[in-house]
Amino acid sequence: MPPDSDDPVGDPGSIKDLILEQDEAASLVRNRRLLDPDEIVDEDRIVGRNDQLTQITQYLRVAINNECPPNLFLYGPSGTGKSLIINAVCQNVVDLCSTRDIRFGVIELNCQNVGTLGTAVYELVRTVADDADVAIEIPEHGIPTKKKWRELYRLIDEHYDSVMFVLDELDLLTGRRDIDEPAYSRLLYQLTRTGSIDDLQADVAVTAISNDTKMMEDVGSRALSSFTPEDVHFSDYDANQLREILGHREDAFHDDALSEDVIPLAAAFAAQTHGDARIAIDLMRTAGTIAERDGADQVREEHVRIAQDKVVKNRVLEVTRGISTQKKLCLFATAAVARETENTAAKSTEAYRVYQYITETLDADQHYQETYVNKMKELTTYSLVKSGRKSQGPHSGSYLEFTFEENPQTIIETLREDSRLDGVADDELRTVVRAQLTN
Ligand SMILES: Nc1ncnc2c1ncn2[C@@H]1O[C@H](COP(=O)(O)OP(=O)(O)OP(=O)(O)O)[C@@H](O)[C@H]1O
Repeated sequence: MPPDSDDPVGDPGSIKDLILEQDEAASLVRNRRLLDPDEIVDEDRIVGRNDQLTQITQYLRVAINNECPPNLFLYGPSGTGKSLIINAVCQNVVDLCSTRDIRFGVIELNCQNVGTLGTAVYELVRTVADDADVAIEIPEHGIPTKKKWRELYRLIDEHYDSVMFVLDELDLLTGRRDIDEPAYSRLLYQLTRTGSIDDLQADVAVTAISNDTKMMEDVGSRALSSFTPEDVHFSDYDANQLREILGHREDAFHDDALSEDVIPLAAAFAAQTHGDARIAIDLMRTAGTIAERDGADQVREEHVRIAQDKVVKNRVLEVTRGISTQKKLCLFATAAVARETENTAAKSTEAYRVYQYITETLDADQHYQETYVNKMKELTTYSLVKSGRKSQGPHSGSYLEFTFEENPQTIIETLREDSRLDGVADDELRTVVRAQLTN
């Protein structure tokens, strides 16, 4: 931009110059797609999951000899490579099968926002029809689910010898509340009993994927007897594995654009909290954006630290935006106690007393301790805080404790963006908490 121009818009070249100048300055990142945590990367960038890769290829390999693979249950926390690994293996099996004239299909469904069983079956119909590039012969709405199943079987039989259904986030397909058995259990039952259905000739296998290790406990006995999967466990990544994953995306940046401490630090931050590859990649991406915005010639440790703070704040904001005021107050009180302890843990009795102080100060509704505990337990689903019972010693029973997985100070700062909490002064809050802890 011309430095002496008062009105950049008045000069036709100036905004273009500004854009080009900024583009030149922002030249640390070479391939932004590699820093998108949802990008499906090539298999030479998949590292640190050899055991799971070997196990899954062993199970699926039989498909290339036109045999039906077993059902699988892939479970473990978010961002540990479940979807990535199964997709990579399935893609290779499909490719090998097609060179042998075996019609092996992989039908994927993410169950997150699907809702009911009827919708899930229709989505499967839609995916099969897309994959086979044919038209669907039934309407989406206004017909019984039975007819959707029939259409699914028709399409499968016409286009495949065998099919693997990959049902991601399956535990989220809970279905209608008035039906006791969850929709995912009914879906599993129906898909895995297809071997005994007369009007379906193709072989069918199912891979269920879930973050919830207890999901199988809620699968009904009918589905359990027909599903019986091979389990594959995905644990959190440690810092070394995350370092390896990030190292295989280093070329997202130009040569020499990353200082050498960036990857180890981003890996260490992500390993400390969740062991989630998505978080580690996002951290590296955000650090790059911050460095570019600062006009730095390299991404450095300080950019990762700022990024870490920002990533955590965004996550907390995302969670806290959608929760009720009462839940915010419970979380605020508990975080205020945890920030004064060495292990970022708060005893529920102490945190409840601080909750009482906060609600009194703000003249807000005050619930009983049991309700406070229930609200905190509900909040444990967001991976900000965990609950657990601790023993007081051999003769003193146990107590409930909430441990924070993110820095409690960051949670407090983020919650304070809600102006309703302005009435609680921070120094007074700290004094009240310390008095509780001394008691
Ligand atoms: N072993 C790995 N090597 C390279 N990248 C990985 C690896 N594991 C995960 N990632 C990256 O992290 C992203 C998230 O992984 P993925 O979707 O497989 O996690 P997930 O376990 O299925 O999590 P969720 O339960 O949240 O769906 C992937 O898109 C990929 O970019």
